[in-house]
Amino acid sequence: MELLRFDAKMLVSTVALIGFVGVLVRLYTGLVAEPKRLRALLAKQGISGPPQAVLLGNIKEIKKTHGGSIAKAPSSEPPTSHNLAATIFPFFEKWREQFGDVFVFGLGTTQILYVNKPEAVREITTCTSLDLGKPTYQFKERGPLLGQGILTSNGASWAHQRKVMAPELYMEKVKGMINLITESSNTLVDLWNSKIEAGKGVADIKIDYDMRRFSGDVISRACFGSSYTKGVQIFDKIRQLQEAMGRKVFATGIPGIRHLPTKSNREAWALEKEVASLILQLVKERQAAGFEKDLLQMVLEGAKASDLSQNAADSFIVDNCKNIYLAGYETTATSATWCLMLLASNQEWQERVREEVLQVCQGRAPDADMLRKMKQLTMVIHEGLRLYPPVTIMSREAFKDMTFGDIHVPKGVNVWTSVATLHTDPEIWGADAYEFKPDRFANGITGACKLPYLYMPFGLGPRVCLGQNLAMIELKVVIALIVTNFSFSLSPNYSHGPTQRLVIEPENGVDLLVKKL
Ligand code: HEM
Repeated sequence: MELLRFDAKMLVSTVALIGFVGVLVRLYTGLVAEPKRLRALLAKQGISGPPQAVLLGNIKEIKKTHGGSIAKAPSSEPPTSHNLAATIFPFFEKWREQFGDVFVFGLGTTQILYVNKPEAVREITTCTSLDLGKPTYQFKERGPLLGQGILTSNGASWAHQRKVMAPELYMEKVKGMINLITESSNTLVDLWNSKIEAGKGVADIKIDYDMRRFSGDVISRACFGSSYTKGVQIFDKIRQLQEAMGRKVFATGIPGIRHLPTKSNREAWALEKEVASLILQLVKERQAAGFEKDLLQMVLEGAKASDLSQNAADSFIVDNCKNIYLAGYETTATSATWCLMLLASNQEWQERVREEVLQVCQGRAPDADMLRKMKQLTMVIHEGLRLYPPVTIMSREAFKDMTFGDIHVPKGVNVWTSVATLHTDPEIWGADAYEFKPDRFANGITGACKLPYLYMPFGLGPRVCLGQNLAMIELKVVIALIVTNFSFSLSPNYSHGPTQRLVIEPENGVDLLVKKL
């Protein structure tokens, strides 16, 4: 008993000491080390004077002091102006006005160089050097969720993973997935039909959850083939892990806190273990059953082909399953949700898309050729991804000193580009940049704006989205089936409030009034 009391006391004092040291480290970092490093970074750009923005902590703290992600009061009025950057990153917009297209700021102990200068953005995003890669600081904190899969890894390890997975997501492969995507879309149509029946002809539906279920369903089928039901179960757990990570103590900035056995940390670690064991169990069953041709199989072959220990091979498989899910699930679900919100607020475009789909499909299930002919629908999706790109910041870290035009990026510095800003810059898109006008894409992306390479909902260069073919087909099929089965408008319950979570989501969801056609 004595011993126990002693241990408890020790524990409390150790935690207090760690906290105290953490606060000292933060003060030192904020007041001395960080401003010094930022000044040096500024000097590298040929700019003198004090750092333009010295900020402590993380993006959440910046938002607290500089504003951001403010959901407007509930309104059934369709939003007519879509200035996403000003809504989610007002501080960037403010600094841009103050300092121009290149400025620096500190995020905890990481220096960020914000670059929205078109030529430099092109050079950075298309840079093929392995010395420029995904930022490492983000992944340390999100380790249990992301691991070292394709999204987070760099160098030779990333190149190997990309080579393994890319062929499974080529257009030819994706065309073979249209039937399964149609089946998942039909499940959603059936669900909405039953809601409309229950609502005596009209249903007020918050569509976000249904879109997620659709997207999760497709990605499970595409990745896990016949093991699809197990895939759904695994993805459910990853979602729980993602939510637990949201509750985890990231924001303290106190070194080492993420390793302490706090309640939320323990919850995340337990889920991480559970996800890994579910995936590895599925792999064992798969190996016993024999060869299949799906993304999971490619990952397994990739793990076998590389010179990895058993533990490293297991992590390769587990991390990539998690990465595929994270890359393909919410991105596609929120894109579909935003496109439907835009069509609900623009009845004329809803009608145009409906007419086109009816004319192209003539009552048949869509195939690759029909989807290719749906020009109006493609324009709406491009415009939806322009106004609400799920990934709003493109970020890279320099692993050695690098130069892009007149921009110097010292080793260890991160470069951020605001996609949301580039997608709605009136100088690039014209005075109507904030308006929903799919017609601007009538002649494709090259005809839509002055600098087409700045349209990058799927990224650009060597790390461009591997799943963009799959995502476009998914969006086309699900929207085509929805517009030809239902008419819909924004519900009075809808309140417009884009917010930055893992991707750009509607803060309060999207509520539609849906009727059967
Ligand atoms: C509308 C839906 C989607 C959007 C907007 C989107 C967007 C993006 C973006 C912007 C990147 C690049 C990030 C960067 O350069 O830092 C990316 C990477 C990636 N995406 Fe997607 N994505 C979508 C759907 C999917 C789907 C369905 C999959 C499929 C499984 C997928 C798999 C990947 C993978 C594996 C990468 C990492 C590529 C690499 O680092 O080499 N994505 N995505």
